Amino acid sequence: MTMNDMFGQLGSIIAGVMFIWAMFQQFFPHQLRSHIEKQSQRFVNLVYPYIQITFNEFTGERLMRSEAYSAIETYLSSNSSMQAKRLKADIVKNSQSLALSMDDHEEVADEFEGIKLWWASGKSISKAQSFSLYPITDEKRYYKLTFHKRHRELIIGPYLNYVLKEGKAIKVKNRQRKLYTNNGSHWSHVVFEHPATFQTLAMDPEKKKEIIDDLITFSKAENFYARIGRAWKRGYLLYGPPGTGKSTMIAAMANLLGYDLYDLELTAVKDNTELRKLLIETSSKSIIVIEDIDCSADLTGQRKKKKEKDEEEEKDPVQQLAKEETDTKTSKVTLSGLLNFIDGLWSACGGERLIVFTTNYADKLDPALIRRGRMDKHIELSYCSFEAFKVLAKNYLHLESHHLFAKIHGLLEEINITPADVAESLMPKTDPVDAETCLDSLMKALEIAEVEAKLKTDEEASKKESLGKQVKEKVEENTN
Ligand SMILES: Nc1ncnc2c1ncn2[C@@H]1O[C@H](COP(=O)(O)OP(=O)(O)OP(=O)(O)O)[C@@H](O)[C@H]1O
Ligand SMILES: [Mg+2]
Repeated sequence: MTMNDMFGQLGSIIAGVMFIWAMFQQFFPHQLRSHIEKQSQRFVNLVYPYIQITFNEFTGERLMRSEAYSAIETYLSSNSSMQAKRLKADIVKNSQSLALSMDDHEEVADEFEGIKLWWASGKSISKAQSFSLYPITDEKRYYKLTFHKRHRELIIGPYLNYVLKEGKAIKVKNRQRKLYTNNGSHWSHVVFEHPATFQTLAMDPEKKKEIIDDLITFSKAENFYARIGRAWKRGYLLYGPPGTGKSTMIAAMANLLGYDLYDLELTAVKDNTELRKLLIETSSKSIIVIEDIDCSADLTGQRKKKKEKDEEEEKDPVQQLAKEETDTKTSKVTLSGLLNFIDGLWSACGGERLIVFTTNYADKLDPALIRRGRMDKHIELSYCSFEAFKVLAKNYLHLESHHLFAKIHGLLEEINITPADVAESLMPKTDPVDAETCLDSLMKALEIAEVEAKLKTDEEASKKESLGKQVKEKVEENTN
């Protein structure tokens, strides 16, 4: 037999075996495969007592990134940066810090109530060429959680809940906060980077602490609000003269809680419908601000009109209703529209929200607007006290005490000056800072404020006098 013959025979034998194998697969593929799979699974279960759960990055539709996946990713990022050897780095949006997450095919261990479990990251590359919207990346990333089957209940319930919640909380803490403003019926946003904090806010320390405690308590009270059956929201009314720190305090609130800010310009809102639309679009963990509520809309006027209407003789109720409807359509945002939003709509949207109104004149506002339940907390920001001054002196000049403080203390008790004016005087004008010059300039400002106040009261007195004279003359004219 020659070499060629031998290869020829071998070839035909191989072809024969392959033919038989193909036939075999053709006719018994199903039974055989499932049988082998079943047996091997049984074997694996016997020697491998662990459970694995896979969390895919994209579930169902490829368009939607799984919320669970991204929460796990965030949760693991703090853990993995300590453990994993290969990490992926990404710049967090505010470009101030790097976010590290574990690279593909890495594993980190975690512990929960003394139980050890493992998270592994992986990716599978699908070979099938489908006509998806995202044909470029056909990698499917996933996280795989492995734990002992003994702990099935604890892990599937409490642990996974904890991971998802923690992940979301970290994400909120790290996110770039935004300042939204409305033009017409749309919100547009910019990055919110106001440096104000409660620490730099000049006001009475006790009052400050009370406000901080109130805010923190609110932000942690999800379960409480759910239990008492109230929407998770709180209203603040900040009132006081211009330049006393109302806007500054709102920025400090946002910084303290890490909330987004929605600065609602009521005069740009066409009507109640538009107002409703805007408010529904606000996200949770946000502060909705309406500045200068007394000037923003003719709310008091609306109320008066309504009262007058009530006094009119009683009409057919249907007609009246129709009339009211056209009234609200032609008018801008009404008081009742605003009240409805505060009371009703919020209950429908989940998540915590603060609403803050500011005004220079609290007594001008309609009592319905500022009653408790709508505006839960009324905070007065007033002229600069000595305590407030000390905060500013410390911030601006690094001064804890100075021989001029006693004199300034006395002056501040007698003269009304806003923190804004004090801050302006304390602004360093030379380099290096000369505290004495700044304090001198503050005392000058106080003197000026005193003279101005005196002029104002004199002016008012003379105005009153002349008005009295005019009335007297009129009365005399009429009696003659
Ligand atoms: N209590 C304060 N603590 C620290 N800085 C303050 C305080 N009040 C005012 N300022 C300073 O004065 C400036 C003006 O303050 P702010 O805009 O907060 O006043 P406002 O009460 O909102 O006034 P308006 O009623 O006119 O809106 C701020 O830039 C801030 O630096
Ligand atoms: Mg302001």
